[in-house]
Amino acid sequence: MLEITRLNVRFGGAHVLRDVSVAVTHGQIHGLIGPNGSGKTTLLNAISGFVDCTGTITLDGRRLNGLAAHRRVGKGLGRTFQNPKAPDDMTVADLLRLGEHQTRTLQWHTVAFRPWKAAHQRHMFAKRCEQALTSLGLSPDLLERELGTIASGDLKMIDIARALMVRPRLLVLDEPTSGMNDHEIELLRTRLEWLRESGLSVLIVEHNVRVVTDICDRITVLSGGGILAEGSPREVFQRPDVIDAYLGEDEGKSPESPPASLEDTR
Ligand SMILES: Nc1ncnc2c1ncn2[C@@H]1O[C@H](COP(=O)(O)OP(=O)(O)OP(=O)(O)O)[C@@H](O)[C@H]1O
Repeated sequence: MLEITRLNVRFGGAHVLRDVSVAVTHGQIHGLIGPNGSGKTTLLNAISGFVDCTGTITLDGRRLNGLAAHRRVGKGLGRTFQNPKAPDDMTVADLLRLGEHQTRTLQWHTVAFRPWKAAHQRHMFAKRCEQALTSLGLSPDLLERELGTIASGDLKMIDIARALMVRPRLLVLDEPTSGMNDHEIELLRTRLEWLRESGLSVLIVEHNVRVVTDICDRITVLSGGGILAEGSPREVFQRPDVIDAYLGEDEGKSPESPPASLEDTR
């Protein structure tokens, strides 16, 4: 479904991604892991259209290269951010409307001259908001709450709901579990599995190795801007060079509990 071929990204003299090729299969959860600074977020930014790159990126056979970020959303790409930021006084409904705005907009002339149609569209929007929230185990009661009053774990889930509002074919998640407690991580895990069952494909950057090994069908490991390994979680975490790449990280920035999780995969 997503095919990335020989992708390169340079920031001035820094060659941050080198000949990276990744294929995400339809209906699978594909993990993207690697030490800090290995280029994971840069790869997501290249896919989403936020940084320039060379190489090719196709989604369902359609080339994304050269398209602006919002046009890629229209092609079926939903994306969340590592640290989502929005004004504290914005409501959850406003945020979800922002997501949907990329693919559907209520036109002024509809409001002015066809108010019954505008009312129907508002009703459908409210239903889609409820669906997006409940599909992630969140209450529709959150819709009128201001973002500043919501806990960080729920905010990450609401950002995923925003991405779901465009009805993506591929959902791209950047470290969704950071800021979540164990209960929220477990909820996210089951909800992502449920979304996969319903046909959604997911590309997930994640530091929590237990989450990655539990939910991912395939994993790509980045190191120093290049691909170090690719395969099933079991295959990848049995490789000594992958274990070295993780255990060689700076203290305090290493992925959560890698040694225990690595043992689980053997
Ligand atoms: N806009 C930029 N200009 C210059 N260098 C950048 C830019 N963005 C990222 N980099 C560099 O590119 C490299 C990869 O960064 P990136 O954020 O993609 O890594 P990452 O694997 O996502 O790291 P982390 O796990 O810490 O989020 C790093 O060395 C970073 O300093």
